[in-house]
Amino acid sequence: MNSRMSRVVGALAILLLAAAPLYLAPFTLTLLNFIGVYALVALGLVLLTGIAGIISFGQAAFMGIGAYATAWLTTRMGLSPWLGLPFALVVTGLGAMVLGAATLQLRGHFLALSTIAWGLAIYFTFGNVEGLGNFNGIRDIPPLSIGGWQLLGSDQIYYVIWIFLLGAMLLSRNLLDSRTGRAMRVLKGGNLLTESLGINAFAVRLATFVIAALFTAVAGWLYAHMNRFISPTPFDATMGIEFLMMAMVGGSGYLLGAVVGAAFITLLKNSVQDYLPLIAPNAAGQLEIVVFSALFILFLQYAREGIVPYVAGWLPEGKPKRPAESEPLPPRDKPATGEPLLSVDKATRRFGGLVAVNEVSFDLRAGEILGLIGPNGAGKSTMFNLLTGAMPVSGGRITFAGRDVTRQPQRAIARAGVARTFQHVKLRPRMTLLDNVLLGAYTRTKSGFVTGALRLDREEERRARSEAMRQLERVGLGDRPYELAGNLPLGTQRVLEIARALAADPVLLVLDEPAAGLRSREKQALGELLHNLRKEGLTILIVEHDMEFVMNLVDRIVVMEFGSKLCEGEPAAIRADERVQEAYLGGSA
Ligand SMILES: Nc1ncnc2c1ncn2[C@@H]1O[C@H](COP(=O)(O)OP(=O)(O)OP(=O)(O)O)[C@@H](O)[C@H]1O
Repeated sequence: MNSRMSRVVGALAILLLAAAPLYLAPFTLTLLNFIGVYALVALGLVLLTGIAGIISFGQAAFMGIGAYATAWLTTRMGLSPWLGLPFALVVTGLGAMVLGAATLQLRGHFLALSTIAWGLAIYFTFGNVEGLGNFNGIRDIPPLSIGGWQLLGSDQIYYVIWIFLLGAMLLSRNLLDSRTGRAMRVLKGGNLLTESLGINAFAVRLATFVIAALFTAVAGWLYAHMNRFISPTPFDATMGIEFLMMAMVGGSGYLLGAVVGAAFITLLKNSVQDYLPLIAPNAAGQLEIVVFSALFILFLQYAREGIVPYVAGWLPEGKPKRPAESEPLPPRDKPATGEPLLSVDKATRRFGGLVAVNEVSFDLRAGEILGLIGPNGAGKSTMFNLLTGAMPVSGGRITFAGRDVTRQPQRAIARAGVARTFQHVKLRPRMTLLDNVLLGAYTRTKSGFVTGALRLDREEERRARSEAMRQLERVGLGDRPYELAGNLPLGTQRVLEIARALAADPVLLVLDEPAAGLRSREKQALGELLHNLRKEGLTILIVEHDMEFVMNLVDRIVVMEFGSKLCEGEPAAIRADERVQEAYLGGSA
């Protein structure tokens, strides 16, 4: 859909929603209220699971914290439900920070398991605290009221629920289209990629976790004042699983998926509860879970991405406008040509008994192109990891631009101006070429979560986009900024990685085996690109297995063998060196 058409459809949907109390029965409105509340939780999960790749079964527990916080404040302390909202947000936000700090270092299924553990722990805590009414819960929660007018009917709180939901969707949409949103989206590509872009992966994971919990807290607050009675049951593990199902069924990578998923599951649950007794009159309660599970398995088999992308696939695609030309981002300070830039002094790396890099030393000056070559297993990649901070040295010292960076984390080295590419290309395949390149400009821009969500970042964003466009053009990909990176052939993906690195305006560009796996024509195109960059005076360190590929490109070559430096010199001298011929050319090359 083009943006005009989607605006018309959006406006129509909002109009239909706004008029819903006029044409829907109270029961249907109550269902819509539940859908709205659940969609808020699912929206948090879209950000957390669909975007950032963190699976959580524990969102129901966060919803419970929000609900209990406001219920306690309004019934025990007698304060206004409107004060219950900030209170619910603070309590849930703090809870999420503590839990996130304790668990987000875990990976994959360990992290998912931990969410089940704390979800259960919170549920049982609700049931065992006397001040929270134990398993009987808290009743007589006051309704929301506006200037003495109590929002008692389902048609009144309806507006509050849907305004909060639409507001949360708008903030999320803005956020995803911002610098921090891109940082959230890159998390799925793994820590190595994320940190190489100068992004603090843990901080972004934690922030996403807290944002998801805050949306959930709002849902809990709405739920408490809508239902006016809460007990631990609606916040148990089953509900945690249902929320995850909502996000996945709707389409966990899409904001609209939260609403569609919440609607689908709520309506389905409702009709299953209505019709199941007719089919199985003697069945004990909760048989709908069995139906649900069966449907979920079918869904996982046939429409894993969810309903929204499935439907969107049938609609015509829109053509976004090319980013407008804008003032460039401020350039980095770079040392003058010929000044010492990188100094590796007796760098060593051991893996148990194996010395992968053994006291290797070399220097690199600004404006120079250095090739680091050697046969398989010589230690090139390990050396590369040491100087980009992807791996700590076991000994020795690395200095970059006059700073000792020996034990600095990868993101600090990236922020200092070292941009890298990967031997096994690391792009975000479902992001556009433009967004992938924008990731490279992360260290040159500043806007954070709040400025992004409130759209206060537009000026910086315009400049960053224009910069990313320039880099795409520089590498010859300027004609298709909105294509998905995953659609490109390997050779072009490598070129795109280089564009991403260039968007960082690097002081040093480090290329890890850029020619690996390329066909000869792709290799030729890459060679031309690198020659052009060389002419522009870029400082490049290139780690490469293919000796012929680097020979015409570099000023100097360092040859490694068995983890040690074998020799160093200009390409012609290296080519003539007998030791190199023996170790490399005559060997495995
Ligand atoms: N994480 C690791 N754990 C244990 N050993 C490792 C690790 N990484 C590398 N090694 C070992 O260190 C040695 C050097 O490997 P490295 O990958 O740095 O060589 P390379 O020159 O890049 O080789 P290639 O051209 O095949 O990529 C090899 O013997 C390798 O098996």
